[in-house]
Amino acid sequence: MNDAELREKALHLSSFIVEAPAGSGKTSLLTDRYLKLLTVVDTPEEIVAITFTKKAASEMKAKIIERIKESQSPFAQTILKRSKEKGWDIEHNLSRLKVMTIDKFCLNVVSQIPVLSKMGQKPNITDTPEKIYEESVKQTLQAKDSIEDIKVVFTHYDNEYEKINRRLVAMMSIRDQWKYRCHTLTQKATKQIIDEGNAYLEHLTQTIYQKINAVLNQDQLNDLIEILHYLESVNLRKDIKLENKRSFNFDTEEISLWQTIAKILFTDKNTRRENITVREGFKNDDEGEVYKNKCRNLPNIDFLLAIKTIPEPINETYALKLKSISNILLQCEKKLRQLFRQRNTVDFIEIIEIANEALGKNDAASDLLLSLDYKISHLLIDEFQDTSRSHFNFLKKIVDGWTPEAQKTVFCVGDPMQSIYKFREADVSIFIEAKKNGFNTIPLETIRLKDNYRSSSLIVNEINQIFENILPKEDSIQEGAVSYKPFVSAKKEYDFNISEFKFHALTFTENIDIDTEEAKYVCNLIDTFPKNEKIAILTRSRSHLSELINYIRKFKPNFRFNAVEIDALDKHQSIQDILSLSYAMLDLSDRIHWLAILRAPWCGVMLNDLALLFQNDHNSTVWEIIQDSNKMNEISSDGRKRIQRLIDILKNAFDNQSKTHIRRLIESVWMNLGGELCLHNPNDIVDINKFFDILQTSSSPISIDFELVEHQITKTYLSDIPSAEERIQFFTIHKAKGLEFDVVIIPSLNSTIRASDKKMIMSDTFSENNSIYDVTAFSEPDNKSPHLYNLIHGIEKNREENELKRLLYVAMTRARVKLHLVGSVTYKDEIKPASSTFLSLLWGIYGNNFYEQKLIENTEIGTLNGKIEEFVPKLMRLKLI
Ligand SMILES: Nc1ncnc2c1ncn2[C@@H]1O[C@H](COP(=O)(O)OP(=O)(O)OP(=O)(O)O)[C@@H](O)[C@H]1O
Repeated sequence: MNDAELREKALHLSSFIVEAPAGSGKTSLLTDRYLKLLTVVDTPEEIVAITFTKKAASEMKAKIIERIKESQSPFAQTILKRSKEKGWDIEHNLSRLKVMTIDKFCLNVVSQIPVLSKMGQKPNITDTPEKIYEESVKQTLQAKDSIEDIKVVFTHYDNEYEKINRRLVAMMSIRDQWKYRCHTLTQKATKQIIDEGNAYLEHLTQTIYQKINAVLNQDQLNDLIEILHYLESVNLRKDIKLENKRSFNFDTEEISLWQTIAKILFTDKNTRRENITVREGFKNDDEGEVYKNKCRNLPNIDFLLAIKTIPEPINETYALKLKSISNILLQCEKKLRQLFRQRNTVDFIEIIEIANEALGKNDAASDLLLSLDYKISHLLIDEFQDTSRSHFNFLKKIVDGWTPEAQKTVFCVGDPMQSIYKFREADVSIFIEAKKNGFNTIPLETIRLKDNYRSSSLIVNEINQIFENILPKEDSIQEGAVSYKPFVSAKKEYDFNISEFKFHALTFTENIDIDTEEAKYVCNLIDTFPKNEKIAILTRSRSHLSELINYIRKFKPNFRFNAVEIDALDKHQSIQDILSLSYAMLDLSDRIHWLAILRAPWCGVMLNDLALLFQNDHNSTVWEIIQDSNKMNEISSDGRKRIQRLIDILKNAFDNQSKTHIRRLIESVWMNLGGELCLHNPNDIVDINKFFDILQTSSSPISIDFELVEHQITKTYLSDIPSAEERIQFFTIHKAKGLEFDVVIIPSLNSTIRASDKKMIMSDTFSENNSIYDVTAFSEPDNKSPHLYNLIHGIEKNREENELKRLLYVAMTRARVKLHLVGSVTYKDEIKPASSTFLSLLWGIYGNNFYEQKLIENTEIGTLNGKIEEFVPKLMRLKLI
């Protein structure tokens, strides 16, 4: 079947999983399916569509309504007729369209089953729960309940309180990863932990041994044995004890011998050793040369490096420590739940947790679901590749008891090649698993699409060529690897003259500010595109974009741009001003913040007046001074009017202080002062409201926890709603998911991201004899010998590397007509990319380009008139009426 026929088939009333590449119209397919279902259900609420973001949900709802109102659209007439017959009034009742994020859906379920969920009323969801995490850890460490386990943890981590505290707090944000594992661990017999841990090591070792046997023939194995006998005989290294060994046994006892072989053949940097010397145990004579040559002649056996990471077998001490650490983590988690309940606030992990528990309590979860306000018959899930295990479990419970015969359907849509949310627990193997095993009791028929309607054929071809090289050849659940499936351009209208694909290789001499130079280069590149083309600049992290944005702000003031969720709220001057207002209203003696509010645009007192009022009086409060008529007579009449207006508004607020919640009080003062009129951009009100919400959740009716507010505003990002008018848009790749642009530029290819802090524990799963085992390891204070933790960490890093490839795929597939990649390196003895960067992935294809280019020494800084330090922002103040 071709794609058009498959899309038609996907509208049939049965369950499907659609696997389709970027730009293949998954969103429109989902909308079509939703519309089709509306023609058969009794109530619109029977259909629940899960989207990945709130934005996607609102766009899909708008699309559905638009399509219903289009009289020509295929299902419109039937739906409108049905809506009339059944009294849905669908056109005016958007809330009946159950299109929402998974978090919202969980919250809906939880709030409808309050008794089971133990949450009395609809809880507040917080995006910034860090302070509550900190509190839970602090209370756990101060409590006496688990003193013995606390001692074990402190002894293990050399009593470094700060470090332990920080790691425990960090673990709270990923507790869905470990909670059940830790619970099981504390219940398990010590012997079982030891046995499973060692079975895991055995399993990994055997995998390496199998590879050795597949690559080395008997002669080469014999050569290795001979080399070892030679090294034992000359006795320059002490770690070889062969005892007449004539062949390899490939067992656990042999691990240390293979580790020695790896040390001989590879350097500490894990490259194959070219210069074999006495240090490796070889004499500098003819005989030694023979054995050195035998080493050099061995084929590529890089996989042997993995043996270096196999640690000593797990013992009882290890297992007991693991239990203690698990117990402390569970205690923190328990405390956290108590705090959430006390504050009627939850984070997103808690919501799904409560929902899963509530549904799990009832053997027949479907009975419970029947008691919900609405009965669900059709579940549609977008971006299914980024579903987490806990979300999947929850959704499986929702469809519990469904049978295909009951005309209830599940429809999953996604692209495993775009799975990029591992850090939020997305697990791409769920997609692979669902294709094979279905969705709980519902079998899913796979539909695979391949047409791309977004990008020009030039771009599609380039992407195919690159990713066939970069992405793995085979899927591997264990390695978090997704193989590449090429797509086909269905877009014919862009010919090769309009469309562009270019890799820009920039090689700089040393001592050049490479970030500034690259920013300059990108600005010049932007200037080459026609003014009607919309440009998106995409990078891995916010910090990579900030460099470029700062450069544009300083040197290219004529560029109009949007930067989506790049800066935090604390960077917004209007928010800083409201913060000052809040401090000032709660503390009349807080001189700094009082002066700040007098200078804020909604008050706007000039510096001369401030100097006259305050420079000679350091004892009275600002509030006292501005009410002193003698002092006030000294300043300009403009200043007097402005301050009098402020006094009137504040006095009125202070009179009402006891009757109004503090958030409302400050908000109304800000509004009365004309705060909204002073915003540069009317869209800023969205962020101002975010700030007031933070103020509300961080305050009691009469006081504010300013430490919490200041923390939250550094963690909450400015929305900077993408405005269609701005030609240039900046996004992190994660935020650009699902979007498309005429021109895409991906700069900073060689920029690294900050390595995340070590997790306190990490786990891996492995299967043997049809059983699945979990193995958990705790981080070690030292990094010397091979540890189980390092081993799991290495496997995890490999999965992250696979995800990095997919992230690049997401970025490149956003382009419609033009795609430009920009990478910069410094020439220092040699040219090479930083590890774990986009450039390192592309090096095999484009590495040579960096040598072919002329070295860039320095370029003139463009359009700046004067130095950055001399830049003074314009004073903005409300006009007095
Ligand atoms: N059946 C179709 N025929 C022609 N164009 C289509 C069709 N479906 C979608 N499109 C267009 O193709 C482009 C990509 O569609 P859409 O964003 O839905 O793809 P997607 O599969 O969700 O992509 P991604 O996974 O990359 O976000 C859009 O411009 C859309 O208007």
